[in-house]
Formats: sequence, C-alpha cells, structure tokens
Amino acid sequence: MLDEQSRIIRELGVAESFDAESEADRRTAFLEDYVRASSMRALVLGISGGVDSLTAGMLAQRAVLRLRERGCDAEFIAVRLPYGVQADEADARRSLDVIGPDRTVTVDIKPAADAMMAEVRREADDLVSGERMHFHLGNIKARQRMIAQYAIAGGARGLVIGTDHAAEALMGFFTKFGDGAADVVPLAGLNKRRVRALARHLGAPEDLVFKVPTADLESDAPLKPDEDVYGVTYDEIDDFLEGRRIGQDALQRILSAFRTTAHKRALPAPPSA
Ligand SMILES: Nc1ncnc2c1ncn2[C@@H]1O[C@H](COP(=O)(O)OP(=O)(O)OC[C@H]2O[C@@H]([n+]3cccc(C(=O)O)c3)[C@H](O)[C@@H]2O)[C@@H](O)[C@H]1O
Ligand SMILES: Nc1ncnc2c1ncn2[C@@H]1O[C@H](COP(=O)(O)OP(=O)(O)OP(=O)(O)O)[C@@H](O)[C@H]1O
Ligand SMILES: [Mg+2]
Repeated sequence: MLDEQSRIIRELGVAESFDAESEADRRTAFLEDYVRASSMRALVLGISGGVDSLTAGMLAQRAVLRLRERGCDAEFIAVRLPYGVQADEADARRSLDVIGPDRTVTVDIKPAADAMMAEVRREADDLVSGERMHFHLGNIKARQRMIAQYAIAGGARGLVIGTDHAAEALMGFFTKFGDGAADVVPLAGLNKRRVRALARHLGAPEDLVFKVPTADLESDAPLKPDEDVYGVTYDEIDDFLEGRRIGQDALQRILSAFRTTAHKRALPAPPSA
C-alpha cells in the first residue's frame, strides 16, 4: 500500500476489519453515552431518502429507545427537509417508516433558500449566476438544512447528527458548514459499503440499502449520482479505504480530491503563532 494511502486511512479512522453487528452496537452505545454525558434530551437528523441518513436514523432511534429503557428522557426527531417537492420523496417516506422516529418535523427549505439566493443576486448577480448558479444554490440548500436542524435542536435540547463517513470525507464531498456541520457523527470511519452493511444488519430494505447515492442539490439535475461528479466509483473509493490497489486514474482523482479539500476537514485557519 502507498504511504499516503495508509496515512489517509489512519486519518479518516477506517478500521482494518468490520463486523456489522458489533459496529451497530458500538455506534448505538456511542450515541447513548454521548446524550447522557451531555445532559441533552434529543437527537435530531435530516432524513433524505438516502442510505446514510437511513442508517444514522436507525442507530439514533435505537439509542433513544435504550436510553428510555434506562429511565432517561430522550427522543429522536427526524426532519424532512425537501426543497419544494423532492423527486425521491417516496424513499424518504419509506425511510421514516423503517426508522419509526418518535417525532417527524417537515420544513420546506425552498422559500428560505430561494429568498437567500434572490438577495445575494440583487447585489452580486455577477458572482453567483451563470452556469454555476444551480451549484451555488445547492450549497445554500445544504446550509438551510443545517439552520433548520439547529433551530429544532436548540428548542428540543437536542444534538444534531451528521452523516459524514470516510468515503465522503475522503472526497470532501459535503458542504462546509452545511451538511458538514453537526454535533455527533455516528458513521465516522465507515466507507460506503460498510454503511450499507450496517443498514442491512439493522434491517433496512435492500432497495434502500443499495440505492444510488445522490447529493440531489442541483435543481437542473435531480438525483444526479455522486459517482458522476467524482469521476470514480464508490467501489474504487471503498477499495482505496480498505487499503487495496486501485487503477491509476481513480487513484489520482481520489488523492487530488483529498488534498484540495483538506480545509473542509479542519478547523478554520488561524494565523501562525
Ligand atoms: N484552501 C482553503 N482554505 C480554507 N477555506 C477554503 C479553501 N478553499 C476553499 N475554501 C472555502 O470553502 C468553500 C468551498 O466549500 P463548500 O462551500 O463546501 O463548496 P464546494 O466544496 O465547492 O461544494 C460542495 C460540494 O459538496 C457536494 N455536496 C454538498 C452537500 C451534500 C453532499 C452530499 O453528498 O449529500 C454533497 C456538492 O455537490 C459539491 O460538489 C469556498 O467557498 C471557501 O469559502
Ligand atoms: N431532502 C433532504 N431532507 C432531509 N435531509 C436531507 C435532505 N438532503 C440531505 N439531507 C441531509 O444531508 C445529509 C447528507 O446527504 P447525503 O446525500 O450525503 O446522504 P444520504 O442522502 O443520507 O445518503 P446518500 O449519500 O446515499 O444519498 C443526509 O444524510 C441528510 O441528513
Ligand atoms: Mg443523498
């Protein structure tokens, strides 16, 4: 294995081996312990219809059930955050059925996201319009979702769950301070196939487990697969994270994505001392 590959694997906390049952238990216990230790009373998570939020939601609901069995006051609040009408709304609803959250809150982020974009365009249209307009609006959507989840967490004495995992962290494929903002990240250190294995172990239906991953942020390209953006497959990313050898082209794309997104995995940069 390349030195850089093994350094990245260590930095992202990817374990050499993986057992779905023990990982499900360990990650549920992490959420339970964290809620108790922080004296908070809720877990809050956006449910999109994708496998990451389905898996994290199942862990969260499991954690609060166990907390209540132990006499603690805790609930899981699932948050639907569509931008208007979402193309895969049916998958989001099925995810909610599978998770069985204590409470579901739906917030349409379209009015706020559109209003923000309109205000920015009023003074700085040259900066955010043109062919990248939908890309910029996509990042505004991700940040509106963060705002809604923190508003709910603030009111519920809750913690916001993030679904970041090693495959997305490797590629820097998240919006800084958007979906990248969270209090706890129970899927940290997992590559995508391990997230799927966890979901399957927890009893998620196969079609949701193996659904094509999508950020679904660009209004002009609904449900665009993440892999089309990366130019590499999740299998290649997952193999890389498991220390396997992958093709030169994929390797170079992955290393380049990792290097240019270092700032997204770090705290804001201060002046040197
Ligand atoms: N070297 C540096 N040091 C410190 N900060 C630096 C920097 N370079 C850029 N920046 C800052 O970072 C900003 C760019 O980062 P950011 O705003 O995140 O934007 P960016 O990385 O350009 O876009 C986010 C990407 O993540 C994808 N995404 C987003 C949300 C969810 C998902 C998903 O999978 O569900 C995927 C989205 O499709 C898009 O490809 C710059 O505008 C600048 O403010
Ligand atoms: N429409 C949405 N409604 C609610 N939450 C959302 C929505 N879109 C994104 N999110 C939140 O942002 C997170 C990041 O999105 P991301 O696409 O990486 O994960 P996912 O949709 O759960 O799984 P996948 O990556 O397989 O599509 C989601 O896990 C979810 O918490
Ligand atoms: Mg998604």
